Amino acid sequence: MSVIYDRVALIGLGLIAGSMGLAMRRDGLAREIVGTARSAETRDVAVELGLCDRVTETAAEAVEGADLVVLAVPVGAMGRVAQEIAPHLKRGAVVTDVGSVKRAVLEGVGPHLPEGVHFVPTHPMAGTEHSGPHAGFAELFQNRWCLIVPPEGADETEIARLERFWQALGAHTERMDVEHHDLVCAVVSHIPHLIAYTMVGVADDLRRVSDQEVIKFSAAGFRDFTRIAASDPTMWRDVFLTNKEATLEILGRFTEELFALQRAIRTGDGDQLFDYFTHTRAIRRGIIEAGQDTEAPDFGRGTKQK
Ligand SMILES: NC(=O)C1=CN([C@@H]2O[C@H](COP(=O)(O)OP(=O)(O)OC[C@H]3O[C@@H](n4cnc5c(N)ncnc54)[C@H](O)[C@@H]3O)[C@@H](O)[C@H]2O)C=CC1
Ligand SMILES: O=C(O)C(=O)Cc1ccc(O)cc1
Repeated sequence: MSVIYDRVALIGLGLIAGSMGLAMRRDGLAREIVGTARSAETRDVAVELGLCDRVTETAAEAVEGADLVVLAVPVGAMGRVAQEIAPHLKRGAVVTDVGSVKRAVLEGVGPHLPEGVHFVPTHPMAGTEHSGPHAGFAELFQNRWCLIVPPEGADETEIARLERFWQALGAHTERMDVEHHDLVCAVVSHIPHLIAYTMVGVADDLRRVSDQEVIKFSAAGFRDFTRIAASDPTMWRDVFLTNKEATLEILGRFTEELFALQRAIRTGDGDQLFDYFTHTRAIRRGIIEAGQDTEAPDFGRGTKQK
């Protein structure tokens, strides 16, 4: 494949940026990849693992002369990083982010960026419960969706170039408006994470997780919950703080359905339970028949970051 951006700056060198760096290097999508992270240890590991060509101590230095700047830090930190890099951005540069929430990023980052810089937020729907520089792998985005959320009036040529870039990383792209993005992600990602966190918490309250009983006898469902509930606390705290409206809306609907099922169990309404489960099974089968079932490639990698 050929070069899409001459110089790419990766701000934050964790799972997502690390995976992007490895895939870019594998396919020659950039002439130079510059990375930065707050800790010297992360920067050293990034160079050792070949996530980027060189590292800088500050984000301001990393973006000097960059054609594409990728903000890959927790959503709550995006605004501060944007403020730091703004005076150092090259005219005509594209700034993107990979945050899990988009309204908060548009509002937190957009106002800091100078005239002549293009801002096109994106969100790869791919990840694992691991974080930090060791967690990245080049295949992460293969056959996964990447949502493109351009602000009104964004430059069409630059949106298309960024789409081509994500496609070169292996992803399918789809454009979405910001409110729709935050609502869809609340349904398919944010609330499922909250449910997993809660379920593991409940099991732990029963004092069975800690003595390994639940893990030992658990079937795949609970194991999946424990995997998801091992996700990075900083990242997920920021997701819920910044996607408050959509997550509360979906949580409200979720609890209503849950109460209906609770009532069906209490009253012994087998028909209601059977019909509900038949309906949800059809949804799953529909997803598989449409070829939209994309299992994450490998959850066994990487290390947790403090
Ligand atoms: N982990 C996942 O499954 C996915 C994460 N995302 C989004 O991608 C972004 C990055 O996530 P990951 O790569 O998973 O995280 P990570 O924890 O693996 O890496 C984050 C990086 O940001 C740095 N960082 C943390 N706080 C910072 C701050 N206040 N200022 C500057 N740097 C800071 C960390 O040191 C690290 O280098 C997040 O916004 C997240 O919502 C998007 C899709 C999937
Ligand atoms: O690990 C999982 O199951 C995920 O759901 C990964 C994920 C986490 C956060 C995102 O914003 C997108 C994808």
